Amino acid sequence: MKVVIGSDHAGYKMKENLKKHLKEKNVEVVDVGTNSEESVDYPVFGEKVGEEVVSKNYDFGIVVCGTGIGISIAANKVKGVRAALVHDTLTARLAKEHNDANVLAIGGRNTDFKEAEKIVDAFMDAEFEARHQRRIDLISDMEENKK
Ligand SMILES: O=C(CO)[C@H](O)[C@H](O)[C@H](O)COP(=O)(O)O
Repeated sequence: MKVVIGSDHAGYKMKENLKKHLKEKNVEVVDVGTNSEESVDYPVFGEKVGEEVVSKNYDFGIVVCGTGIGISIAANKVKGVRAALVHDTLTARLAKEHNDANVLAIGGRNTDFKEAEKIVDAFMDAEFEARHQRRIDLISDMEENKK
């Protein structure tokens, strides 16, 4: 499995912890930054992760900012991205099973490291349920029909 991960300064520590967790599980991780807690702008990293995910070179992406809100909004502006902001393992599992989310968004300031690890594990262990494909297609149609 291959994952691309990015964060702003508020998500930096969480990103570093999740990288460690994923590597321990033998998941290949590519980090698009940021590389410190120096203040940066989350849209830059949400877009980077989104672009990498739609390039199809990754199984999914992870984005982290303070709350996960801003960076998930930014990632969702990239055509083909379905970013899900997740605070618990149930939602993580359903984000894959029902929404076929391809980017997982986590809040670095409101989620503890252990819970975030469980969230990522639940997402990776889940599988998309084909009965939801019609709804995913409707979302894709919205993107295609944008003026
Ligand atoms: O944009 C956000 C909220 O969705 C992120 O949490 C940012 O990380 C946050 O706004 C950064 O805040 P800071 O006060 O500039 O560190």
